[in-house]
Amino acid sequence: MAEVILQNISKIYSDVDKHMGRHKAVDDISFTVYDKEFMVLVGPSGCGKSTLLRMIAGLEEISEGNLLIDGKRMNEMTPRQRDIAMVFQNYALYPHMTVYDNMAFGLKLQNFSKADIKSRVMETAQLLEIEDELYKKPKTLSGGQRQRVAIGRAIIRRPKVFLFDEPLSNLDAKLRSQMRIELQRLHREINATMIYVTHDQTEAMTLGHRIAVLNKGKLMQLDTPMNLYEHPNNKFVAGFIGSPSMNFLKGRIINETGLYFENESKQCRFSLGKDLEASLGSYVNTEVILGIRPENIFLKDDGSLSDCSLEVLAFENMGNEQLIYLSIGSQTIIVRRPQTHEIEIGDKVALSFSRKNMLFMVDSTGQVIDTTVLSNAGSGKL
Ligand SMILES: Nc1ncnc2c1ncn2[C@@H]1O[C@H](COP(=O)(O)OP(=O)(O)OP(=O)(O)O)[C@@H](O)[C@H]1O
Repeated sequence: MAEVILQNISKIYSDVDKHMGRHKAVDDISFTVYDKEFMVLVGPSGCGKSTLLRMIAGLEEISEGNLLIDGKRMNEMTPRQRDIAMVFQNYALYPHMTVYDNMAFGLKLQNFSKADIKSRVMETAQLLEIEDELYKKPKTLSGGQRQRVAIGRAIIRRPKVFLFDEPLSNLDAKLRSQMRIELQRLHREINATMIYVTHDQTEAMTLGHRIAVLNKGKLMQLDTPMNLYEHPNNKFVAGFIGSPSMNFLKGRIINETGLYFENESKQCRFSLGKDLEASLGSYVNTEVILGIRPENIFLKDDGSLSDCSLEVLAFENMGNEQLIYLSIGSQTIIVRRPQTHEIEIGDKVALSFSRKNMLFMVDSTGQVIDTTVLSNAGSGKL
């Protein structure tokens, strides 16, 4: 059992900049990491994710709030008393020791017998597929192998909780995706509670059972990867999760024998249909932002009347799919669709939008307007 509970945790740096005064690097964050869960903390540089992880580890003092592990308050406990292991971005291996000794080091300090140490090192090396590297020094290993040793050194102690601080960011793209798969396997095999920090949303989406999205020290949303993608609560999460990012079109809801969305430059105007009318009715003439994912915009090839006609600025052919960049007012929107060869820069293309996956946000706050009530009622689920 290892459940980690954060209750109103804050970190206040008071002496950073005399002009700024007190600076809240982590601001009133509460959530529970369940036993055996893989929780990812994600957010842009400076959002406070490493500070939060270091407070859980006991490497940074908690300014406000409580940290509980298995129901016990940990705020004043040392890292060792917390029974936590942490894996860092820069591996933090001892350069003068072999891989074997790096992994054995913590166990020696805990007075494990030689035989026990050997069997644990062998078992861990096998799990991480580094049996052939045991008698080498870290500097002769590749980045991926070094990170495996660092992970090995953490898991060999069999702690209650594992913390990872951007462990893959020094690796090249191919190795990173390979290590992601291995971390998933490792988690299944050792079945421990893991908390993993990254700024990379793809890494977050592929690894996390649940993901906590942070921005400017605050928790923006905590949810499963698919819920974050399909039902973001606010503009920050909508824009942060997904690659390429969600398109945002500024505009207004207008009422002319039914509700329409019209973008700022009046190049796109389309009916919102019955499903969206009830929930958006009270936002007529309010500035809103339409959020729509690149895969939910379609090029109309059948010559039928279009919601919107725009000029192609650029395109990228990826082999299996194509990203098309279109200019709308001073903005660019991206369409993602299966690869074709018919597009030219400067072409005018007619678009249609899938109403089902649209998000509407209040421009002034970035809050997503709940449009699910009516569509649920419509499909008889309510
Ligand atoms: N020791 C410190 N003293 C003062 N301010 C700090 C200290 N450590 C971090 N900060 C500030 O706290 C904020 C959060 O930093 P933190 O390192 O947790 O962000 P992060 O999300 O992990 O960023 P990155 O991905 O760049 O590592 C930043 O504004 C940073 O400048």
